[in-house]
Parts: sequence; structure tokens; C-alpha cells
Amino acid sequence: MTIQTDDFAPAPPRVVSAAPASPKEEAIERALRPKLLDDYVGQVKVREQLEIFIGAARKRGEALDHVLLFGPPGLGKTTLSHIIAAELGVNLRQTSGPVLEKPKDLAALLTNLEPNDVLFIDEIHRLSPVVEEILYPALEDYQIDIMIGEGPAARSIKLDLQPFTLVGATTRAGMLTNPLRDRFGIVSRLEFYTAEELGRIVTRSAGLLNAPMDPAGGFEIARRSRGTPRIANRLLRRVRDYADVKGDGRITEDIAHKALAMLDVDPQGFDLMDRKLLEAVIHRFDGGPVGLDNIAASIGEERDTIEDVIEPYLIQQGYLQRTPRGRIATLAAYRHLGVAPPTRDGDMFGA
Ligand SMILES: Nc1ncnc2c1ncn2[C@@H]1O[C@H](COP(=O)(O)OP(=O)(O)OP(=O)(O)O)[C@@H](O)[C@H]1O
Ligand SMILES: [Mg+2]
Repeated sequence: MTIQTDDFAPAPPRVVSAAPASPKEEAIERALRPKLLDDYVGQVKVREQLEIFIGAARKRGEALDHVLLFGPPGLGKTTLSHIIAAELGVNLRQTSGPVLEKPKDLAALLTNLEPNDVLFIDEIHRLSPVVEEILYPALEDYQIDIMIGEGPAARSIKLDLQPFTLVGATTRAGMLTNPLRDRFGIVSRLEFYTAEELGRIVTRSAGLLNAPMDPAGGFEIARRSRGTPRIANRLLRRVRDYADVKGDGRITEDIAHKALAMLDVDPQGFDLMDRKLLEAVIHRFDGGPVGLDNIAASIGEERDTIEDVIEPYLIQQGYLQRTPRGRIATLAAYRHLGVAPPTRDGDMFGA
């Protein structure tokens, strides 16, 4: 279990934050999680590939190749890891990088795997180097070397493991060591979802939650969800609350519109943090280029959060550019904030 700092710190709630907000939300997420590949919306390329590789592994009765899933939070990495195990018809054992403190923690998990099981390691970029060492021979030859005893009497013994599949998830593929990355046979990058795909997810979730919803209401939620299923499901629940209190319970376009405005989610799906970041780049740093540390200090947010959570969507949508000299606000960002872009004949927007 990862500990969510949100549970302890009175951080301002961020409706469109991509991280699960609380244990309660995690429980709801589990209930909304699709269980099989057919119910997994979007990510067409990843799904197609996995379908074939899983089918082949099943047919041969072998373990699936090790899989690395990477992409911003809330796009469905954990969901997909469960689906992989379910489709293979094997057990899933779940842990995460920071939880595995000692080599023996990982050894205990590995030696308990049954043939072809899936071991899911979340936040795999946070494995400690000593634990990672154990993983290499395990991934390559289904073997581990463990130390028995201490001092001069210590000796290393080799243990054979059952064939298994490691599914690693990370928001930061760039932070994986090369030897670790090279040991994954299947590397899948998850992309932001289109509004249409999120619409299907919201419709499915509304059905599971027994929330009556007009298609236009669902679409309104979908297109304001920052391309992220976790956010779509969260906004759906908030809009449903609003519909229950201010309406007759039905999620109509009008209700969705008003509820989302109340939640400070703008038509682009940007929330206060997104706007704060764009405003800082534009107003305090003349549109950039500005370094990540300066942005972090200026908006009072952690570097990692900016890089993993806030920026990817702004970049994907073309509001922000990441250059070697720093971040630059694009014309779209100026337009979105209703600020006149600089008229200098600089190189930024072409002459
Ligand atoms: N392709 C999908 N189809 C339907 N629902 C999805 C899909 N992907 C994700 N979801 C929903 O979004 C929620 C969040 O997904 P998930 O927990 O798998 O994200 P994650 O990538 O593991 O995030 P993190 O990086 O924070 O661990 C899930 O509860 C699930 O209901
Ligand atoms: Mg996850």
C-alpha cells in the first residue's frame, strides 16, 4: 500500500488532481475498474499488442514476457496490470518500489509465486539499488541469489523460481536504470484519452453507480477531465452530488456545466493549478523560457508534481512547451487566459 500524503496533510483538494485522493476513493476506483481487456476503453495500440502476446503466452502455457507500463497518473496502469493477470488466468501479487526496502522483501514475494503468475511492482522507478540487483537474475533466468547467515559464515545460495511475469508501472520511464528497462520485453506507453473515449468510460461508470445521465451531460464531464479516466470518474461523482442536491438527480448538460463551474474546472478541463502554472510562466517569467525550479518556487508546488501531473497534459494539449532552455507558454496559453501575447519580434512565435 502506498501512503497518500493527502490523508495526513491538509493540502487543498484538487478536483482534477490525477492521484487518488483518499483510501475511500481508491475503494470506489476498484469498483469501477474494468476487469477484462474488452472493457478497457481506449489505448488501442497497447490493447492490440497485449491481446496478441497474452493469447500466445496462454496458448503455449508460458509466462508472458515482462511488461513495463508507463504514463501519467490515472491513465490505467494499475487497472491494466490486473487485467493482464485476469486474461492470463493467473494470480496477481502486488507491491511497489518504495515498499520493497530489503532484498529479502522481494525474495519472499518471488519465491511464493506460482507458475506464470504476475508480479506487479508499482512505482518501479523507486526500487532501491540493492533490491534491483536481485531482480535482474530473477527476470532473466528465474533465479535469485540470496545470502544466508552473517559475517564470515555468510554464503550465497541460488534459488530457482517459477516462471513469472513482472509488470512494472511508472510515471517516469526516464528514471529507470538502463539494465532494468532492457529486461522488459513489452514496453507500453499509455496516452491521454480522447473526449469520446472518456465519454464511454463516464457512461459505463454512471451505469455502475446507478446515476441517470444524459449523453450531453456525460460528454460535458468527459471533455473536461484532462484526458484522464481517474479524473473523469471523480468529476462524475461530484456532478452526481450536485444533481442530487440542486436538481432531480439526473445529470443533464446544464447540471454538469454548473457543477463543473462550481468546481473551478474550466472548459478545457484545466483547474486552478493548471491556470496558476500558465499564469506564472506568462506574468512572472514573460512567457518563458523558465526553469522547472523557478516555476515550482513561484507556484508553491513540488517539482515532481509539476513534471508528472500538471505539465504532461498542458504539453500534450499544446499550451506549454518543454525546451532545453526551460518551459515556454504558447499562444494558446495566452489566448486561454485572455492575455494579449507579446508583440516583440522575438523568435518565439515566428516573425
Ligand atoms: N481504459 C480504461 N477504461 C475504463 N476505465 C479506466 C481505464 N483506465 C483507467 N480507468 C479508471 O481510472 C481509474 C484509475 O486508473 P488506474 O488506477 O489504473 O491508474 P494508474 O495509471 O494506475 O494511476 P497511478 O499512476 O496513480 O497509479 C480506475 O479506477 C479505472 O476505473
Ligand atoms: Mg496505479
